[in-house]
Amino acid sequence: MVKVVVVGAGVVGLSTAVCMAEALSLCSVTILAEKFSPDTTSDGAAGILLPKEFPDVSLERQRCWFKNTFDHLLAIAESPSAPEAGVFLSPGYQIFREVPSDTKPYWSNYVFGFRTMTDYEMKRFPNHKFGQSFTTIKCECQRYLPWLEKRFRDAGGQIKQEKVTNLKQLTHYYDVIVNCSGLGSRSLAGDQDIHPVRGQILKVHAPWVKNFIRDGDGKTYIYPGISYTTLGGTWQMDDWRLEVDKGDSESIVERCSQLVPSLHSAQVLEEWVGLRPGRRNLRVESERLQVEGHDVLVVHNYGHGGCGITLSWGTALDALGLVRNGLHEQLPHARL
Ligand SMILES: Cc1cc2nc3c(=O)[nH]c(=O)nc-3n(C[C@H](O)[C@H](O)[C@H](O)COP(=O)(O)OP(=O)(O)OC[C@H]3O[C@@H](n4cnc5c(N)ncnc54)[C@H](O)[C@@H]3O)c2cc1C
Ligand SMILES: O=C([O-])CC(=O)C(=O)O
Repeated sequence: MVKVVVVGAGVVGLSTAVCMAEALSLCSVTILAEKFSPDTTSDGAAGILLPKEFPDVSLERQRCWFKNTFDHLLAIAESPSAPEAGVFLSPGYQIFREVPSDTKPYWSNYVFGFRTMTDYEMKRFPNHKFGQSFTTIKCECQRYLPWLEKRFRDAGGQIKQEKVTNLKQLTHYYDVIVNCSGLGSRSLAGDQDIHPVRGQILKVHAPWVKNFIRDGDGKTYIYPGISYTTLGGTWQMDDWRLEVDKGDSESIVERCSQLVPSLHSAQVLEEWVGLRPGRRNLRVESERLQVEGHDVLVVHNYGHGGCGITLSWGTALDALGLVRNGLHEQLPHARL
């Protein structure tokens, strides 16, 4: 048995661990993480599937990450597991104050019914000049992560709660290390390119809101969900504060109520802050770690910024491919 360890139990770590436990019959897979659901960054994310672009990653690769994630989650949304997994289709609008340079982004072919909004529809948003209407997927991680965890255990996976201080330590117990530690990669992988992007949201009771509305500036959004509506948000680079900022909450209510005035009277259920694992380019890459005269395969999968749910399954499949390739080099005759 080849022993694989996945560090991290956010949406990226759990997706990656499930892919590996289900696909690699010759391997035993263990998840090691300091925090699990409901205490990860992934748990509080709005969970909408809507890509932001990474400037130096080929569009082809990003397209593949998104399409694989969309297809995977669509199959769940259309299955009897949908309510338990918290995955469903979500129709709505993305609106812009100025016409964006790219009016037909690469992902527009994969979401459903993508079209430019009509002048009549835009009358609802007098401060905005341009809009896109489409149906995407919303994946609520407080339901989805426990569901993935169960799927992982059903595939024979092991789970351990532990803070890892050094990836090299793990080579005493495991043959392959998969690093999905998000912002934790700053110290675990010594990667100074990864930095926090603080995000604050409110969860409110507003069951009358049926469509999502997102301002293309990326800072204001309204996402209806199963038991609450998420109002956002903030995008604060290099801000490590995990406390709720009352000024941010007021600004969020104000901005969202400008788009949907009835939100002024919505009851606030929770205020939440998370730190996105920001990186100029998401990293899905393998390397060999030199330890006491031999080298150990390490596959990194982190730096998803504001797209951790959006690209979770696609990047997990990529990481699986890297583990497979690395193991083939080590064990050319094994059927993995
Ligand atoms: C307000 C807000 C709204 C968002 N909305 C969306 C959205 O609508 N759509 C979307 O796609 N994305 C959204 N995101 C982004 C999304 O939350 C992240 O991209 C995603 O959560 C990253 O997942 P992750 O698994 O890499 O990290 P995390 O969820 O942070 O998980 C990291 C894991 O690594 C573990 N770990 C770290 N260091 C160590 C260590 N040393 N030892 C052991 N374990 C360690 C942690 O304990 C944890 O289990 C949002 C984020 C915020 C803040
Ligand atoms: O931008 C959005 O619509 C939601 C999101 O991903 C985030 O806040 O990171």
